[in-house]
Order: sequence, then C-alpha cells, then structure tokens
Amino acid sequence: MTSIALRKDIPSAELEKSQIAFSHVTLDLGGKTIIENVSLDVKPGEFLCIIGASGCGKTTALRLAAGLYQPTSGHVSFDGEPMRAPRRDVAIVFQDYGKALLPWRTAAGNVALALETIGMPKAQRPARIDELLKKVGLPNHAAKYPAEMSGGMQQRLQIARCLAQEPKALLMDEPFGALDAMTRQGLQDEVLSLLDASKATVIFVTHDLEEAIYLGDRVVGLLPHPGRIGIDLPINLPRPRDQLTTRENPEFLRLRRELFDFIKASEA
Ligand SMILES: Nc1ncnc2c1ncn2[C@@H]1O[C@H](COP(=O)(O)OP(=O)(O)OP(=O)(O)O)[C@@H](O)[C@H]1O
Repeated sequence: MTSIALRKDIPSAELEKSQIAFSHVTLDLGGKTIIENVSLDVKPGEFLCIIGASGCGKTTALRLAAGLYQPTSGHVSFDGEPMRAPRRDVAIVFQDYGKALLPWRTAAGNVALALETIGMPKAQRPARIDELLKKVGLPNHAAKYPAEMSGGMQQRLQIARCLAQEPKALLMDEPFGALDAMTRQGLQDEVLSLLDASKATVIFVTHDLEEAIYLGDRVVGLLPHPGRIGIDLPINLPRPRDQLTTRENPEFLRLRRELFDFIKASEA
C-alpha cells in the first residue's frame, strides 16, 4: 500500500497520472537563475511538502505551480495541460492572511466572494457559507470582520474561502508561519481532516521540518542558489496522524534527523 492510499481512498488509475508536473523547469528572474532543472510529479490527492533553507526558492516553486510565473525553460502542467495562467480550481493559501482577506467584508462576505467567483447562484450561497464556516470551526463568527478575529481564526477563514472554490489543488505557502505553536498544531489537524474529505492535492511550503513530516505523504527539500531538488522522501507514517504518537514514532524521528542533516549540509 502506498502512503498516498493511506491518506485517502483514491482510485489507483488516478494515482498513476500526475496532477501537477514540473518537467525540467528552470526560472530566471532579474538576471539570476532562481530555479534550475526541477522535475517533479505530484499525484492527485498527494500531500507534498517543500522544505529548504531561507531563499532557496520554495515560494518561487509554488508560484510556478500556481501559474503566476512561467518557466524560462521546461514546463509546468496541470492535469496534463500546460499551466499558462492561474486557474480557478487551484487555490492559494498565503501566510499573510491579513493581506489575503478583504477587511471591509465580514467572514461570511469573504467566503461569499469565492462563491460569486465560481458562479454559485445567490440563493444557494448562505447555506454553503454556513457549511464552510462550520467546517473550519467558525460557525458563530459569520458577521465578524477580519480585524475582530485572532490570527488563527483569520487563517481558518482564508482556508474556508479557498475551499469554497472547490479546488482540485491547494497551494499553501507557510500558512501557519505566523501562528503560535498550539494554534498551529490545531490547524495542522484541521487541515488534514478537511483535505481528507475534499481529496484535494496539496503542495505545502514550510520552514518547519516537523510540520512537513507530520502533514506530508512526501517531503521534497530544495538546495539553494539556484533552487534544485536535493532530497525527495516518502513519508510512510500511518494515518490518521496524531500530534503525540506520530511525533514519537521512531520513523518520525529518523526522518526529522535526515531532513535536519540535509538542511545543515545545504547551508554549509
Ligand atoms: N522577482 C524576483 N526577482 C529577482 N529575484 C527574486 C525574485 N523573487 C525571488 N527572488 C530571489 O529568489 C530566491 C528565492 O526566493 P523565494 O522567495 O522563492 O525563496 P524561499 O525559499 O521561499 O525563501 P523564504 O524561506 O525566506 O521565504 C531569493 O534569493 C530571492 O531573493
């Protein structure tokens, strides 16, 4: 059984296809090569984490996956089609929820915007908004504005808004980087259970090696200057994951050591 099949029940024919594929991707920006010859296949429903030293190109790789950058050479595809521009079925969750949310709209209004974008008729929106806010643990906060919510709540709201798009893939850039440790662990578990239900493919960028192992089916580490794949580890830890037992598992500790050594060597 593969680690992906452990996460959710996806037909094996689906797993053979790539959902997001990088083929020999190189990207130059400002006269510098930022990403060099990256080839990467992400399968439908896979939870891939990207780690690496600061400035190694993690966010840039995510922007390529989102269609926000076009490669200088090589290509990025989604469901077998060239990724020439951002797509509605690929949602992005940013670390900076403050900038991602509209401050003049309530929680319900922020989610409604995503429903408008996918063309949901107005009459159907309130029930869907309630459902989404409930899913992310904000059932009683529909009328609040982002400024009236904690960081963790705002990030939940951003996730609800992304789920409203019913994305096939979710690209997450350090989504919990600005949150305290307890809020962060709670949201890790919420994201795992939300994604188990939605079966979306995930690319999740993080500085936190333990977070990457805890969440992922696979962890890819980038080497810096230019950004290249230096390590690609399957995470064969049982699911559902548990904040105590998973983190105490000897395999978790072995993986943490391997990634720690990788980062240390890549910074040397
Ligand atoms: N538009 C741009 N023009 C020129 N250089 C850029 C541009 N965007 C990013 N870079 C450079 O590309 C490199 C990779 O940046 P990127 O933000 O992808 O790294 P990162 O791994 O996400 O970093 P961090 O972990 O600190 O967020 C950095 O050296 C950065 O200065």
